[in-house]
Amino acid sequence: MQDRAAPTAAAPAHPPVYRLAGVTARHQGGTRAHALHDIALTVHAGEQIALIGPSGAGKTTLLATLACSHRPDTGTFEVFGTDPWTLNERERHKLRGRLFLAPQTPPLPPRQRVVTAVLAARLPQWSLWQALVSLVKPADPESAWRALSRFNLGDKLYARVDRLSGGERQRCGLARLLLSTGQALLVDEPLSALDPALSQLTLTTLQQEAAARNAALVCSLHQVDLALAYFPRIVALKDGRVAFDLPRERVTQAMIDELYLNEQPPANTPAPGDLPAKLAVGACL
Ligand SMILES: Nc1ncnc2c1ncn2[C@@H]1O[C@H](COP(=O)(O)OP(=O)(O)OP(=O)(O)O)[C@@H](O)[C@H]1O
Repeated sequence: MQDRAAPTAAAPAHPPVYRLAGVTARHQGGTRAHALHDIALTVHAGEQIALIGPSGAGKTTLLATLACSHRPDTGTFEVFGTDPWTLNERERHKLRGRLFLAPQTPPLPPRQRVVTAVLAARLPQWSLWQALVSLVKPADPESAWRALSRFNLGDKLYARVDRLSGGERQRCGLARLLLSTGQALLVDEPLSALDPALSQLTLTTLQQEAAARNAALVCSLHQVDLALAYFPRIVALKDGRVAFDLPRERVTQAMIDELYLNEQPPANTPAPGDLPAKLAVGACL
């Protein structure tokens, strides 16, 4: 049975940023029937939520669903009080302008300068002409520099994206978030390529930005200790279901142990030389 966060005392005047009830979702060609099962989740403006759970639990699928880039199969799904999948493409595009998804590996064009890649976050606000001109002469390099500096990356403003390290590229993707107008900030494993000091800087910057614009922040993390240290609300997924949704004070070590149970490598992990015969070259032809 799912354990839910206690409802807040006063009913909010505005519709929640997200309201999900009984949401299921699957991937075409996926090995599981559903990547998400019976998800119930309500997220209000200004809430900051860490999404935790073992690999394959459904965190990325849930974030893609919240970003309206993955369509649920069934259930109730509302963003700012509207079901995005009842809107036409143009209206849905407009709604997506109020959301920002920072994927784990940001899709940055490798030959582009960092300044151009970061300013691309402004594309939804620009005319086609402004966008084309900015490709040649960046429209607002100061804003890009300020955003990069908040992730300790100001000196890379004119570097080429393909000359960045993995962690620098990841922070470059997050700098885009600062230039977006998102009211829901969806961030997928932002720390996977960062050292401990940069991890803390990154979480602090994301949280300050979300608080400054009273945006909802939903951030998936594999670092459970940081999730508990930084986020007031913890949503745990396992096998595509909400295992618990609680204020961090109510999350116990036993719950965390249960969440990650069976995630140890199996005792009979094959040795590197023990390839089964059917893996021999040519077996798939
Ligand atoms: N594009 C895809 N096609 C088919 N199946 C997919 C696809 N993406 C994810 N899945 C499956 O959906 C399930 C949930 O995957 P998802 O990436 O959402 O998990 P996750 O919790 O983000 O994992 P991780 O922590 O490893 O990033 C998994 O069983 C995965 O194999």
